[in-house]
Amino acid sequence: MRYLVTGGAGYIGSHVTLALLEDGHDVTVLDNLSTGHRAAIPTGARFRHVNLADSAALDAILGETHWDGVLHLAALSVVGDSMKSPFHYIRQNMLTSLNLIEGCVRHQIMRFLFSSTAALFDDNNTTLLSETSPINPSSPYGESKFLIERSLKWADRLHGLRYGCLRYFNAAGADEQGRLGEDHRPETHLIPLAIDTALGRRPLLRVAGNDYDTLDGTCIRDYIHVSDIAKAHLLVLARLDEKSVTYNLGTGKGFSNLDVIRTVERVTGQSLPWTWCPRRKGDRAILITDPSRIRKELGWRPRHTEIESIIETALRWRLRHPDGYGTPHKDAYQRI
Ligand SMILES: NC(=O)c1ccc[n+]([C@@H]2O[C@H](COP(=O)([O-])OP(=O)(O)OC[C@H]3O[C@@H](n4cnc5c(N)ncnc54)[C@H](O)[C@@H]3O)[C@@H](O)[C@H]2O)c1
Ligand SMILES: O=c1ccn([C@@H]2O[C@H](COP(=O)(O)OP(=O)(O)O[C@H]3O[C@H](CO)[C@H](O)[C@H](O)[C@H]3O)[C@@H](O)[C@H]2O)c(=O)[nH]1
Repeated sequence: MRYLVTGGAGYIGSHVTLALLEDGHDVTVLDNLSTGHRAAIPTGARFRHVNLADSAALDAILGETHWDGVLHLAALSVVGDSMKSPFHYIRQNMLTSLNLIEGCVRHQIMRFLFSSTAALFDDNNTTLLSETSPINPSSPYGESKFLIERSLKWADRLHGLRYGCLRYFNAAGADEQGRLGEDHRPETHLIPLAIDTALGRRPLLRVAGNDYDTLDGTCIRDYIHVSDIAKAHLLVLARLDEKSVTYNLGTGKGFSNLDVIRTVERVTGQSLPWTWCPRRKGDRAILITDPSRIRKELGWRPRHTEIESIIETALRWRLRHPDGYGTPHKDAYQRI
């Protein structure tokens, strides 16, 4: 099959691109390299440097040949940033996604896989989150993803576009063979920051909030290995001919921020200097999925079910690529 992957130069998109190539597909990456890296695009994929906000340029690509489907990962995706620039986030994520959805309908590209998020669920949930749990985003980022999910529903109902919404929980880890990894600049995610701190590349990790209603007072997240996320894309693509689907993607296990710190210390064999800082706006206290729908319907099972093995893959990549995909970036410091 011939697929377009938006955001294929990014962290998750590059792993998805690799999984598609390994499954024998023809892949073209669309990316503006705003947060992604040219070097992250796996060998064998084609690359088009394009901003999805440029509807004319995007339309020309969508119309230039037959595409079997689109996997849409490009987005602004930092929860905390979206609390600072809410309208920019909503506008940008909606505009780019609507350009793409409309273009797909216009050019009859009827398979559409969308990277959604756990960040759209309601905060008052005490149970594991299922696909039918109440939605009430706590950040403009989560809101933008929910609005895109709704737009896809209309594209299906009115135009027959088949979509898959994959609500990733917290993506983590790196390709097991060390070909790809996580390199956000600046990095905002807990696991890579904790690893770099343990390796002595950062002076201190700041843990945001100690007064959440959790056992140790810190936020709890469900970390899912990035290659397990990528594999799920292949299964969902095969399902889209039957109907549109929405799945949560996580392991079903939650780890607090302090659990993550302790695990990074164990895996690296180094103690990790850390301190408290205030809560980060827009953070949910607990995000853990009930992964049973995708298990039952598609037989998807994560290979990495333990946080140790997820962190080990991230550490291996970091040790092999201390500067990620290039030279150190001047803004490569902790932001919160
Ligand atoms: N990382 C996570 O834990 C997580 C969790 C849930 C959902 N998601 C979603 O998964 C997707 C990928 O996340 P990621 O962590 O790999 O982010 P990332 O920043 O590493 O990748 C995003 C990619 O999209 C590209 N991009 C951004 N805006 C673009 C535009 N206007 N035109 C063309 N390309 C553009 C960037 O250059 C980058 O390569 C996002 O949609 C994000 O919301 C991520
Ligand atoms: O230096 C840091 C960085 C993070 N954290 C904390 O670590 C937890 C996880 O934060 P991340 O930034 O690693 O991940 P998020 O849960 O904020 O967000 C990620 O997962 C979400 C889904 O759960 C979204 O989709 C989003 O795009 C993706 O970045 C949060 O409590 C955060 O406050 C710290 O304490 N200190």
